Amino acid sequence: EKKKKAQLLSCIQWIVCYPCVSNKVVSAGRGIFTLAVFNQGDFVVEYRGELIDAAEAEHRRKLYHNACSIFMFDFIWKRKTWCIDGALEDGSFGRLVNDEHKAPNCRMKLIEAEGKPHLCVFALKEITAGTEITYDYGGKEWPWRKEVGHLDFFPMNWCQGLKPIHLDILITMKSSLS
Ligand SMILES: C[S@@+](CC[C@H](N)C(=O)[O-])C[C@H]1O[C@@H](n2cnc3c(N)ncnc32)[C@H](O)[C@@H]1O
Repeated sequence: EKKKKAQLLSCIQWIVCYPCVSNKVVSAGRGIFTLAVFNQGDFVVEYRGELIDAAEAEHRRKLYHNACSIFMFDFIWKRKTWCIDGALEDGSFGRLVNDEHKAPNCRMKLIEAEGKPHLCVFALKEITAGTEITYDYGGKEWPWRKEVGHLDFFPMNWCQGLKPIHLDILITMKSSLS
C-alpha cells in the first residue's frame, strides 16, 4: 500500500505545465506535458478541487464567469450528481489537462478513497516523455472541437446546463491519494 502511494505521488511530480502550443488549436491555453514515460493503466494525475453537491454547483455556475465554470467537473456518484469545483488556481495539474476526443492518451476514472470520490486520470496507452496529457472531456459539442479558436468567441453561458459525466469505472482504494 505504501509503495503504491509513493508511486502515485512521484507520478504527479513528473508532470510539468507549459503554455500549450502543440495542440491543433493554438489558443488551448496551458497544457500538461509529461517528463517521464507512463505505461498503459498508470495513474497520471488527480483532478483536484472542492467536492460540492449539485445544488451548490448550480449556484456557483450562476455566479462564475465561463472561464471559471469550465473548471467545474460534474459526475454521478452513488446515484447523485456531484461536482469537483477546480475553479481555484491552486497550482494543481489535473485541472489543466486539455480535451482530446479523437485520440486521447488518458481517460478519467472515478476512484473512491476513504469514502470520498476522486477524479483521476489514467494512461490509456504508453505515453512518452514530452507528450501532452489529454483525455476525452465527454459527449458535449465543446466549442473548441469546432475549431472556433478562442474562448472569447464562445457564446455567453455556454458552460451552463452541461450534463454530468458518467464515469463507468469505479475503483475503491483504502488510502487517500493526497
Ligand atoms: C479545464 S481547462 C484546461 C486548462 C486550460 N487549457 C487552461 O489553460 O486553463 C478547459 C479549457 O481549456 C481549453 N481547452 C481544453 N482542451 C482544448 C482543446 N483541445 N482545444 C482548445 N482548447 C482547449 C478550453 O479553453 C477550455 O475551456
